Amino acid sequence: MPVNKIHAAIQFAALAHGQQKRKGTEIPYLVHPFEVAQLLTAEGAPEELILAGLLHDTLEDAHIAPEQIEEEFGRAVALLVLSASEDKTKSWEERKAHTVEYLQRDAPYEALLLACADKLSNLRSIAADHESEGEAVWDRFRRGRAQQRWYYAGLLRAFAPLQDTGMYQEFCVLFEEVFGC
Ligand SMILES: Nc1nc2c(ncn2[C@@H]2O[C@H](COP(=O)(O)OP(=O)(O)O)[C@@H](OP(=O)(O)OP(=O)(O)O)[C@H]2O)c(=O)[nH]1
Repeated sequence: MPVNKIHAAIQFAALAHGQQKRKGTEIPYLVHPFEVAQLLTAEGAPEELILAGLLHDTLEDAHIAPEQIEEEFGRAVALLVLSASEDKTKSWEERKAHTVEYLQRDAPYEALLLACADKLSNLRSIAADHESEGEAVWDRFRRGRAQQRWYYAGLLRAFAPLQDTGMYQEFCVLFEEVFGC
């Protein structure tokens, strides 16, 4: 795998996310796409998927145009990043329902792997913050525990084709830890 492409994607994501922080924390945003790329690397993912992992939030959260990604990293990477991007003009319920439906019905296997790495990274931080802060963890999000449980349960169902992966197994454990009754 050519290291220079990975370096280019790291640089692109670092510039795009700039000074952004993870919700309600002082953690640099870049930590999240790095973790997603690391999870995908551990699953033996191909280069285009690792590049997409590094770049996956640059359209949605950093106002980069898909054409820019296509020009620098190719069409396959741009399509994967688009698959991981929500339409922020829609309501939270519409966006999350659309994401779950897309993953359940239409997502190609690579897009499913990318989404699983992305949501697992988010669920890891929720689990860690839930452990230290308890129910106050939900205050940083647009919706509380009940709606987040509905969303993550939908994701869990959609990720069923990945049941042999380490990512899916960790997702199940953390779902139970955070949302189990
Ligand atoms: N768990 C967690 N999430 C954070 C953190 N910082 C930013 N996020 C983002 O917050 C989103 C969940 O927050 P909400 O308030 O429920 O929803 P919204 O930002 O999409 O409107 C996640 O989106 P998502 O749709 O679930 O995934 P994504 O594809 O946008 O990454 C994730 O991108 C953090 O420290 N922990």
